[in-house]
Amino acid sequence: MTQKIIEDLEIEIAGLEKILRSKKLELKNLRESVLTSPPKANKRLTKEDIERFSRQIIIPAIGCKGQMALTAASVLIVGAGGLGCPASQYLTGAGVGCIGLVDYDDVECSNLHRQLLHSEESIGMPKVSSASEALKRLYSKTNIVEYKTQLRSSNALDIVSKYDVVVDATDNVATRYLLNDACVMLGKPLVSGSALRLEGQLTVYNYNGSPCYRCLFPKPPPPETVTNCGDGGVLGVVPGVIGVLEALEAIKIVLGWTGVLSGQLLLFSAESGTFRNIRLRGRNPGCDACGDAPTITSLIDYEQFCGTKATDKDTALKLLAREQRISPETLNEIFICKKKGLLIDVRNSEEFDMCAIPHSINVPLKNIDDPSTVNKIKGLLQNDDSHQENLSVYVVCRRGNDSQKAVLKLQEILRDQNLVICDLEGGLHAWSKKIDASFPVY
Ligand SMILES: Nc1ncnc2c1ncn2[C@@H]1O[C@H](COP(=O)(O)OP(=O)(O)OP(=O)(O)O)[C@@H](O)[C@H]1O
Ligand SMILES: [Zn+2]
Repeated sequence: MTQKIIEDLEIEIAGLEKILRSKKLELKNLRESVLTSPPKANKRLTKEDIERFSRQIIIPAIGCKGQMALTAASVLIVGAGGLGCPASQYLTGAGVGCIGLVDYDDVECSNLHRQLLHSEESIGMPKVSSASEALKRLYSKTNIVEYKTQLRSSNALDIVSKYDVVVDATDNVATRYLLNDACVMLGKPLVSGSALRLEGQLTVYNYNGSPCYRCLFPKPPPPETVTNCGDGGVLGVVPGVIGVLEALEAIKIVLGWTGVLSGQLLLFSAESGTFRNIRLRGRNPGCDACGDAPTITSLIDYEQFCGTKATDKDTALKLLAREQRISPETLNEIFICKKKGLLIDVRNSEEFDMCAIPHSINVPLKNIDDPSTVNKIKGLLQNDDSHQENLSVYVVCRRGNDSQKAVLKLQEILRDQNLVICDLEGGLHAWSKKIDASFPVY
């Protein structure tokens, strides 16, 4: 009898647990759909809204109608870095109802000079979480949707389709084409900015009949001609300026203002403190994406199309054979301990001035085949007695990619010299990891 009651109870509990699981799933799905759906437009501004946004509501071009449009608007920001931080900060400040943030990356120390939503405490955190926390501190009612993912062909249409305006705050060409094509297919305006060193650019694609990115650049640039902030550097203020202006263009689109920067390119020079506006070519009727007979009707493989990755994560080149590469340990033993060989650092001079292996010499990759450089290397090899027995040239760079390119060039230039020319595998990053922990990794 008791056994029967136990069995019945077990069956009943199993049934209840099943219901509980399905209710939990239902709740989770509902929560996610609330999170990823932009809020419905408010019919009226609340007392709190009026007090908070009064300084912009009283501008005739905005008014209550404009503020309600901002509250009802949703803007997707792809990239929570140098451009995405200021853009999202000002859009949140302006009261944009829903902001989607897409970024696959975590906060690094070298981001902090320009990505000011992140702070020392957020190092190692996903950028989207760190940015979202900062934005919610600014405006707790704001709806921030975090996508800790890489925007790629498989998810772009789904994510982009949920938003009214898209802001490109990324740093690579493959994502630019991806965003362009997704926005063209979905009829979304694309605010696009870029910043490098002391210069920035800004325009709006695919808005009211204006050209799209492909109309202007049907073919991607050769990968070797593209420089990112990690390699070329950037003054923090420059993406700050451009990111804020991206927010401005998104706001103007939401408010339906004329004067949106479409069909024009804004060029900002931090050095001369100037802004220039140049008119762009009109929409190209033959454009593969937005033309009269588009050939791109679904998203393609953009990394393949551009010949580059859609992330700036290190890709390790393999240009040299195993025996043409040495480890940090071997370099340390031969060059530092035995003081043999010549160590050439092929980074640019600013990087070399920041940090370098003692007694290495600096020959930037771009100058490696200058006649003066060749003579300098030959001179050093001849003058230094310690090199006579063991004529070895070691090449180092930041991550071990440029050093391989340099070895190939040096082998060609110095082929009459009977030298062994190798590079340090993994570059100065590996040196810091294996030999000298005090060596800065940047
Ligand atoms: N396809 C993509 N999907 C999601 N996020 C992307 C994509 N492409 C680029 N990003 C993000 O865009 C941001 C661009 O920021 P930024 O140009 O300031 O460079 P960074 O990668 O943060 O820094 P650095 O180049 O100095 O290492 C980065 O956070 C990067 O992770
Ligand atoms: Zn086009």
